[in-house]
Amino acid sequence: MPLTVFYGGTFDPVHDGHLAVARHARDHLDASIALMPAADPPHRDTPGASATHRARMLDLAVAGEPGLRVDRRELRRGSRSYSIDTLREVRAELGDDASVALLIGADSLLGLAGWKDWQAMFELSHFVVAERAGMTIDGGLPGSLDAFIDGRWATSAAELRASPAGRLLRLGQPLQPESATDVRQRVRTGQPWHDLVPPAVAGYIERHRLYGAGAVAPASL
Ligand SMILES: Nc1ncnc2c1ncn2[C@@H]1O[C@H](COP(=O)(O)OP(=O)(O)OP(=O)(O)O)[C@@H](O)[C@H]1O
Ligand SMILES: O=C(O)c1ccc[n+]([C@@H]2O[C@H](COP(=O)([O-])O)[C@@H](O)[C@H]2O)c1
Repeated sequence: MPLTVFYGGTFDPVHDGHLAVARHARDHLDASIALMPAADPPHRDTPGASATHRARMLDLAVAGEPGLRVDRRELRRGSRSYSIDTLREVRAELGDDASVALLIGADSLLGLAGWKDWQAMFELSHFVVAERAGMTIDGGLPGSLDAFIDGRWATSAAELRASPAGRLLRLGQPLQPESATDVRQRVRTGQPWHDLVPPAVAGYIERHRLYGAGAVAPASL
């Protein structure tokens, strides 16, 4: 059964860590990966860059990357980007039997029990978890989540393909230290940041002066 994988995020901006995770998932799962920018994250402050800028940076990041594409469905929907709503939409398109997975980082898994209708999401999707430096999931998960996902861990992509939804798989990719918070902060404070994002994304940030790029330093008093 083919596996359809969605990698949702704020991507403010997309960075090399996102790309490395997406490439590893593509190769390891033998599936194409849809990077899906959130319109209006339900759970965090308004992004530093508009949805249009964030999506354009994603377009630049995946250009020439086989098996990676951008899915704008949450931007088109426009309302708050709850993942349960997205998964219901995807199910309506793909049918009950298709194998669907959400790719998330370990920090997202640790907070999953706070997501809207999080338990119902397991009826609609698998989860592929990318571990993240400093955010181990080995030390245990929050109680309600831990009990709920007990027995759902798969050890291969084939196990995900064997059913439409309900399992979790650790991606097991090399850890990627990048975070969008760090990129934004470095741009704002004039520290080196170009090596943390694809070159075309760095050019876009500069051209559009996102995150304070190119801001003229105030004259010293
Ligand atoms: N370096 C990374 N390694 C593994 N997963 C990551 C990494 N960066 C982001 N992710 C995951 O990608 C998804 C989208 O991330 P997001 O767009 O919020 O980037 P971020 O770097 O976490 O941003 P911010 O620092 O603004 O919170 C989330 O599930 C997140 O856990
Ligand atoms: O649906 C929810 O309640 C929900 C709560 C937190 C995060 N999400 C989704 O998880 C993905 C990663 O979120 P973030 O904040 O790490 O960019 C992104 O697609 C969000 O829309 C979804």
